[in-house]
Amino acid sequence: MERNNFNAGSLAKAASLSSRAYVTFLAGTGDYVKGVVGLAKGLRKVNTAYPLVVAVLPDVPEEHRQILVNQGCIVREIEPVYPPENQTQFAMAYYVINYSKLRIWEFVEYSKMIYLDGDIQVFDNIDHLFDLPNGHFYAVMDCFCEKTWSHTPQFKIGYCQQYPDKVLWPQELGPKPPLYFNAGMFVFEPSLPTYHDLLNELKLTTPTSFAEQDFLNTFFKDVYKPIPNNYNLVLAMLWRHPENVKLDEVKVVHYCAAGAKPWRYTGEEENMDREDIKFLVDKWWDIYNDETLDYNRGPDANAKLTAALLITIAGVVHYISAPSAA
Ligand SMILES: O=c1ccn([C@@H]2O[C@H](COP(=O)(O)OP(=O)(O)O)[C@@H](O)[C@H]2O)c(=O)[nH]1
Ligand SMILES: OC[C@H]1O[C@H](O[C@@H]2[C@@H](O)[C@H](O)[C@@H](O)[C@H](O)[C@@H]2O)[C@H](O)[C@@H](O)[C@H]1O
Ligand SMILES: [Mn+2]
Repeated sequence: MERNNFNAGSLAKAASLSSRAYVTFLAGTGDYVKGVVGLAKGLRKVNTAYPLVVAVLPDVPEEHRQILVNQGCIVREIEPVYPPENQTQFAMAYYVINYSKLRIWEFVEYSKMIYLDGDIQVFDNIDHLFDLPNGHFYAVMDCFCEKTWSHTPQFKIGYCQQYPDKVLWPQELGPKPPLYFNAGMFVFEPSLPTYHDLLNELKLTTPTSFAEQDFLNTFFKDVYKPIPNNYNLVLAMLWRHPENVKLDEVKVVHYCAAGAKPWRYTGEEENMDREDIKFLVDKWWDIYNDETLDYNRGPDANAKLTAALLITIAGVVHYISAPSAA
């Protein structure tokens, strides 16, 4: 008799599979929900083994939450997180809501998660990142060359970690800044102690231009490990450091440059008329508009639906044609 091969090992494997998930963040009543739908469909297209959790602020309307549930997402409401009162001018005024991302450290039913901004698309399977060794914070290094960085010493002297030999960090400015990551994508382990440390530390931290991204860089600076740019292509890299980009090897695209959000794209902003930008925006729309990628509409779902219908019809035919009991 064939041995039942459902043993402890496969149970552990199933458990470990189930305790991993992608997670994104949605706030407001606006059009970022389109970004999250695109992300859900993109992850499905690359056949990820893991679900997408969407941490939603209370202001996300029920209709948007339903759209996400219908796309197979796990919708989790979170409370906002606000930084200490301050006069900081954030690079973008709305960045103040991005501190609410910190709530995802509370999702401890998952042992490992990959956070992805709603303006990100995944074009190749990146499930293998879940197997990176625990105890570190993995993310892609950001670029300091956009004018959003014009307030910083790096920008003023033309220093960028993406090309550190171009302009060397001058001694008189003190130690070179530690490696700095873009917080649109990262691999992390939810943990209640870390979650409480984050919130307590935030209360003592003066907010700065890149809001929670700056805060996370400071908090995780001792455990941060850079991963290749292919896992989070910050679009500005295309014109700031083209030597560091091989478009056909890029797995994850982050539509974070001004005017690059595909669902709002007009092509009018600076750099938005580039052929590579148009190509990447079109690739995003191809996935967003692909109905075979809808959660209930995939080919196997259609087959299941047809099979169920045929069985029902057969059952009814059998019932009405069977001789009635005397
Ligand atoms: O009105 C908003 C603004 C931001 N976000 C979320 O916060 C993330 C970070 O904001 P954004 O990507 O616009 O920042 P950027 O990467 O462009 O600096 C977004 O991707 C969304 O997931 C949102 O849901 N609604
Ligand atoms: O709230 C701060 C945000 O800061 C980051 O975006 C910035 C940053 O990458 C700059 O380096 C770029 O110049 C800029 O275009 C881009 O928008 C994250 O992508 C986002 O998730 C979020 O953390
Ligand atoms: Mn983003």
